[in-house]
Amino acid sequence: MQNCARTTYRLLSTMYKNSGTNLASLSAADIKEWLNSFDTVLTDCDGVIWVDNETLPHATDVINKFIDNGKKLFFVTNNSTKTRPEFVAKSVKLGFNVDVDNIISTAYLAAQYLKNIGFSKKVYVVGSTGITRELDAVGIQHIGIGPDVLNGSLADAVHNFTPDPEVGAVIVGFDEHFNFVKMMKAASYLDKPGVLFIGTNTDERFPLPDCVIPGTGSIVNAVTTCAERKPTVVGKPNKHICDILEKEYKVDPSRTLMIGDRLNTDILLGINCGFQTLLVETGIHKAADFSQTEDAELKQCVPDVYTSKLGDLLPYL
Ligand SMILES: C[C@H](OP(=O)(O)O)C(=O)O
Ligand SMILES: [Mg+2]
Repeated sequence: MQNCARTTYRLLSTMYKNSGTNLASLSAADIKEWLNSFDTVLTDCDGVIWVDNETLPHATDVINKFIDNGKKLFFVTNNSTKTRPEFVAKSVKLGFNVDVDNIISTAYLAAQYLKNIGFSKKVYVVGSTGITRELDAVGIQHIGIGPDVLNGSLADAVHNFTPDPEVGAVIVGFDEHFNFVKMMKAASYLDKPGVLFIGTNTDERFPLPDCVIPGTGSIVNAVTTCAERKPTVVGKPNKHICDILEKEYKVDPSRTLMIGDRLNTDILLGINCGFQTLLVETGIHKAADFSQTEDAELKQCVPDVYTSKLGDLLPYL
């Protein structure tokens, strides 16, 4: 029986690989069999299970059903503004039955990255308390959090800036106080070759419908330009997350589903890691963004399956 199931799985995974199949075109039996071929489900957050503080239709039912059905479930978010416990508090308040081991967030990944290499100096942080609290949790000192406004002229700011010699790394994440002074300080620290440069993620914008909220990628790329150095990006689509999942959580990539709303982070992470992928159209991208695009990058990010929202899976769980 076991061999038969594995053969079926191999057929299913071959059938759908990078096929861009519409879930609605599959039979109920095929969908159930496809979903049963996964032991682990990774889901993005913004644009898949929620937008800002509003859950998307039936997202809590689907996620809690996955958990009840015994799937290993992870929220894999590029958002660096919260610690894992803060993500748990938000998730539980919204009705998701998760705890801290279900959360993989970029502030946590950045702090773990430095902890795992035995980093013992200070970090200059362009970012929020999500990052600084995760650094506190692993005993790494930091400076730079909060507003850093230009009082007087830029020449004054340059003249008054005395770099802290203890700084051995710069982490750049989402920072609502980002400005020219912070960009100058980050680039100045990074001008020393030994100083590490870590970016949390490179999302171009947040999936909010009413206006363009620049994403962390806008900030990371601004520092990258003036620092004339490329960062180590710990978030999606970089494979760093897969290493953590395989090493710490023994996840089998061949039996893992990655669900996302953004082709060039979520779906590309799935492709980079050998996961099956499902695009939901409640955030940044839609089917037309991979099927009718001229963008060479997006053409490489074809999901195995796509559907309008995560809640479409509920009848099959
Ligand atoms: C949009 C992104 O969050 P995610 O979609 O990865 O949860 C981010 O907060 O930069
Ligand atoms: Mg998203």
